[in-house]
This record gives sequence, structure tokens and C-alpha cells, in this order.
Amino acid sequence: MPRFAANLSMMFPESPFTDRFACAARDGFEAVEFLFPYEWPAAKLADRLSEHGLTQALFNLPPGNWEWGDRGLACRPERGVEFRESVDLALEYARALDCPRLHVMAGLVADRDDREALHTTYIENLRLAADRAAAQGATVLVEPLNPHDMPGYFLASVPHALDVIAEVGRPNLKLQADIYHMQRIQGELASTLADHIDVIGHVQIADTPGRHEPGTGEINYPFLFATLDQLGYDGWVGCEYLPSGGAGSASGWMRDWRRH
Ligand SMILES: O=C(O)C(=O)[C@@H](O)CO
Ligand SMILES: [Mg+2]
Repeated sequence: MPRFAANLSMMFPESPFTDRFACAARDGFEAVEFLFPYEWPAAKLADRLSEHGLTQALFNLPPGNWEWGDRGLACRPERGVEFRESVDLALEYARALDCPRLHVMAGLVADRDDREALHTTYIENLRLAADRAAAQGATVLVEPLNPHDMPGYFLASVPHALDVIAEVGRPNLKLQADIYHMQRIQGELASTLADHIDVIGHVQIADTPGRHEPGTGEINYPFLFATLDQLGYDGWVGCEYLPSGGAGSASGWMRDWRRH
């Protein structure tokens, strides 16, 4: 049975962020993940983890200026200094939270951009991030995001992510397989998990349409959880969804599913 981590950026929206650790523990989660921890002191978040006996499974590098439209820096040639600073800051938080996984967002591409230059920058930046992360035993992840939710995102398909991972050539660079995005990009869920299980370093879930909890849409999650078990996946499965309604919908499906 997969081990689930609550994504505190999306789950428990009725509670302030730092109270969501308690909500996750109350609902039976042993781990949490979130997007960006940087507006809270790392020590405060570390206290929340230990207070509730939770493991930090994953978080993201700083994405640049989200309000101004940044969605990551890694492919942007003109943002090199900021990217390197973002790696160091994320690794500092990772040490404080004892977190071994960091998601590096690629960034957006515009029509006028020189794609070759973005590609070269992305590969160099991922090597740098992976090498700095390796020094503290951490893994760096790349995640294809679907073009409906994230138009213009540089890394928009699983084959592109696999090519990048191969070219970067670092053992601690892995694929973040977000099943919700994979469904909206391409489908072929079970076969993609099976074909690439060796490079999958983290899994995330949500159903579609709506990006809500499993059981609210078209994805057969019981089948995919059994597939992950058969493949021997023993990492975390991040619950990165917006509960469809009310506090109980955040994790009620998980309790029902575990009873069977
Ligand atoms: O949107 C997702 O899916 C993520 O996992 C984020 O880390 C990137 O926005
Ligand atoms: Mg995701």
C-alpha cells in the first residue's frame, strides 16, 4: 500500500498554513510536502514537523517572483545568479527540515525565446543543483506540468523530462511523476509508471477534472496504487489536490480505501 504525504499547499485550505501540520497528523498522514516554505522560518516549520511526528517528503526551490508570473528559474539564461541563490536557500531549508527531495521548477518559455539557449541553461542548472544537493544526500526532481494548467511551461511532457534526466546524467536527478498532470498531458498512466519506475523519485496524485481527491474523476486510482505496489515503489505519494468540499473530503477517501 502506498505511503501518502499530505500536500499542505493544497489540502486543509480552511486552516492557516502552519496549522495544517496538525490537520495532516490528525488525518493519519505520516509525511507532508508543500510548494514553497520560504515565508516561514525553517526552525518554525521544523518544530511543527517534530511536534506532530511528521516527515518532510518534498518541497520546491524558490520559483522566482510568482506574483510577477515566474514559474521557476531553471531554464532562464538571464536568471542564473538568482537560480544559484535559490538552490542554496532550498538546501538550507532541506537541512533544517531533514528533507531529502527538492523539486526544481523549470520556468516558462515565450515564443521569442531561443529554445536552444533555454535547453543549455536548464541542463547546466540541473547539474549544478544535483551536485550541490548530492553533498547533503538529497535528490533533485523535475516534473512535467500540463499545458492547460500551466501554459508555456518549459517541461511539458514525460519524454522531454526523460531526455533531460538522461542528458544531465546525475544519479540524484529523478522524475516527479504527477499522475494528474500525466493524465492531462498524455494518459498511458500505468504503462508510463512501469516503463520508468527506475527514474521515478516521487509520485503525486489528484483526479481530473477539477484536481480533487481520488474517486472524484476519471482516473482509476485503486488500479494505479496496486500498480505502484507491484512495481515495488516504496517512496511517498503526495496528495496534491484541492479537496472537493468540506474538511472531511481531504482524506476521507484514504480511510475508506484502506478499510478494503
Ligand atoms: O503543480 C504541481 O503539480 C506541482 O507539483 C508544483 O510543485 C509545481 O507547481
Ligand atoms: Mg505536482
